[in-house]
Amino acid sequence: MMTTKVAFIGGGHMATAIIEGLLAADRPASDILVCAPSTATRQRLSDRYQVTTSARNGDAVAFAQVIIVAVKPQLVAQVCAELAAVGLADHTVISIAAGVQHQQLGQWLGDDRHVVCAMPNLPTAMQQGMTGLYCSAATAAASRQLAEQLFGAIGEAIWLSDECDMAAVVAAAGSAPAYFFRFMEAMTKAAVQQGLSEQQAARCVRQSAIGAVAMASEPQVDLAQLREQVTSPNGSTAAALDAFNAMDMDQVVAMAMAAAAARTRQLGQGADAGAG
Ligand SMILES: NC(=O)C1=CN([C@@H]2O[C@H](COP(=O)(O)OP(=O)(O)OC[C@H]3O[C@@H](n4cnc5c(N)ncnc54)[C@H](OP(=O)(O)O)[C@@H]3O)[C@@H](O)[C@H]2O)C=CC1
Ligand SMILES: O=C(O)[C@@H]1CCC=N1
Repeated sequence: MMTTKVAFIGGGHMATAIIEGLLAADRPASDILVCAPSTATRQRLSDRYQVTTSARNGDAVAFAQVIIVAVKPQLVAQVCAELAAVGLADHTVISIAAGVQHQQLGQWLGDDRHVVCAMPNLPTAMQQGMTGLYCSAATAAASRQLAEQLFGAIGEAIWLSDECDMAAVVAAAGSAPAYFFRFMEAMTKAAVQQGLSEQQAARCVRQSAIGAVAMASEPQVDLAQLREQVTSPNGSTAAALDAFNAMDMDQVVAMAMAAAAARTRQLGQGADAGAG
């Protein structure tokens, strides 16, 4: 595990998840600074994790070698300008903002040689994250290595050779935990409608999800084969799957993921225009 200090610009959901993951990976809290405007956020993070906090984004430059930009996409330009004004040396700047492109970051920071785009997801909090990484041919090897080590310590990380694929990573990883949570919410609601108590329904759904994910986590897993093991011909599971298929589930999921990717591209354009 690297020993480089890390500063976060923004202390919201995703910054908090990465911080939890890093602490679980034995990174000392004294290596972490969080810059956020609201007193409440800074207080919450320093109370809960004993990290250092600041109201001034520029403090990240003196504190850390790696700066993670974790604000909403439309704020990234402004934050980069603040960092550039303080004077970056060879700091590695990693943006996790959906849709914000490497070249835009280079323009706003005045240099793209130490810039990496990352798209992590919330389970980084439990060291079970999935992160897509992208940088340009000009990016320094040390910055690539720092990004890979950082996100590799809190889950899996893959490099993309084409930045256009980042929108697909948002759809398949960044946003993905929410789809599973939404599916579990719908199942819990349906189980209650069928007569289980809230608690019984929640337990059935949660433990079934945990069990299914454990089986799906085996190497070289064949998802269709696992599904078939549950599905007796003409049985209850077949009846449920027929109901999904009648709604053209593949099409529903494809449409949802296409919407996520399209929105990601839009967010990038909004960031470019400095629009909210
Ligand atoms: N949530 C997720 O699962 C994922 C999010 N992302 C990306 O991460 C980024 C942040 O998302 P998320 O954490 O969900 O958003 P949140 O709204 O939870 O957090 C945003 C944070 O930005 C801070 N902030 C606002 N203005 C400034 C500023 N001028 N300078 C410094 N900090 C500021 C806020 O501070 P305060 O609390 O003080 O108001 C807040 O802590 C987005 O770009 C998103 O695309 C990427 C992958 C997954
Ligand atoms: O919803 C969003 O825009 C962010 C990006 C990926 C997950 N959350």
